[in-house]
Amino acid sequence: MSQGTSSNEYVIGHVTDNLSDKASEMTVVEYKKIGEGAFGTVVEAKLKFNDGRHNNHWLGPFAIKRVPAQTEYKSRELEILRVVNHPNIVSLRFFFDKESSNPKDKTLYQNLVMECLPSNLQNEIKYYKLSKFTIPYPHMKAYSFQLARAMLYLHGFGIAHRDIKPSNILVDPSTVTLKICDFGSAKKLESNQDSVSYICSRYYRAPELIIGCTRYTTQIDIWGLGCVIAEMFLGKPIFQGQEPDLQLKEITKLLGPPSKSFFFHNNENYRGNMYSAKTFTCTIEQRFKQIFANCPPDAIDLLMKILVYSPSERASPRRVLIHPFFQELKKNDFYVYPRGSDKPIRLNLFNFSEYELGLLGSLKDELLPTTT
Ligand SMILES: Nc1ncnc2c1ncn2[C@@H]1O[C@H](COP(=O)(O)OP(=O)(O)OP(=O)(O)O)[C@@H](O)[C@H]1O
Repeated sequence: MSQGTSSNEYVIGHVTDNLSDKASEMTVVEYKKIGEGAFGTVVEAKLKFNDGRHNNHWLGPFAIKRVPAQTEYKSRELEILRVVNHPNIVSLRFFFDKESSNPKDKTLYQNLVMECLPSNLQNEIKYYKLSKFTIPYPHMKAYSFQLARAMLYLHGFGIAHRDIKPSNILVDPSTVTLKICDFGSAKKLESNQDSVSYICSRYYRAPELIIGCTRYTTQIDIWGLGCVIAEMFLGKPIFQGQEPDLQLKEITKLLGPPSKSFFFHNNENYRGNMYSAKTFTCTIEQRFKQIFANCPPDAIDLLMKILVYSPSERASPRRVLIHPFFQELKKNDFYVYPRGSDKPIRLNLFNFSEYELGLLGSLKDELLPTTT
């Protein structure tokens, strides 16, 4: 690695280590842009302590997410990433503030230095679609399970991610590992406080958000989970509303019209289109079977339990985790072949912490593989 000065190499006096909370001087080298979002840029980088620690070795690769430090609304991303610690949530290693390298730009930027994963679920779905396949079923199961596990953990703290979508789900196809990223919209929800309904990307918005509910629950993320699982099977987003007002219409094509009580409980002041006419004649179960033709019955059953209008009737993370769709993952001889490899690997999906076991409560015995 070059030691000379270049536009992408710089020294920062105060880089805070997320674990120890101690600040040190470090050199940062940014060498690849990996993402550009509505608010920030994500680059791949290496860091090194300037006090000789780690024998002057570069640490990384990391992903640095840079967002303006003072935006109009307070980003809770740093706050939340500092407290979470879970195998299926991207981990924060360091953070620092820095002015832009452009002398004309006086904005202060917050830099979040995170572990770096090689891909995301959007890329994976696209990759298989290009070869006219879907992600292999065992991988889908492993990814869906890890996503639900991250939700069990987050929702246990009352934190809703509020922007679940394939591009915010990082994956490492060589280990079939999944980690949620982008906590820029995340919030700890309080039952007696309103929250804005204009969050979450259109295709993945829960029906209660679409109709303007402001007392929603963490169950909005579960809707996103259902959309993501459906997308892995279909190779494209399941509900593609061409405009915000048409998103609910897309959902009715699978679920039929929402009930009056759904509107009453989630926003009694809703005055938009209620799409009350049913556009298909068969039952909802038959409709799922038509849309998810060729999908295994247990996957269809899981999707029918998740893609439900009423947030309280939608499956909770622990109910998702114990669903028979994931039964195969518990088998002693369960293994997967990572993409492009002929060597099977075993996955460590059941290393639940005491905290997670507490959240699972009485369902933990149903979930944990029995040792034989
Ligand atoms: N830790 C990481 N490792 C690898 N890639 C990452 C990481 N964090 C983010 N990315 C990539 O960068 C992209 C943008 O990151 P992120 O979603 O956090 O930024 P954003 O500004 O909120 O974007 P958006 O507005 O699209 O949601 C992600 O879709 C992902 O592909």
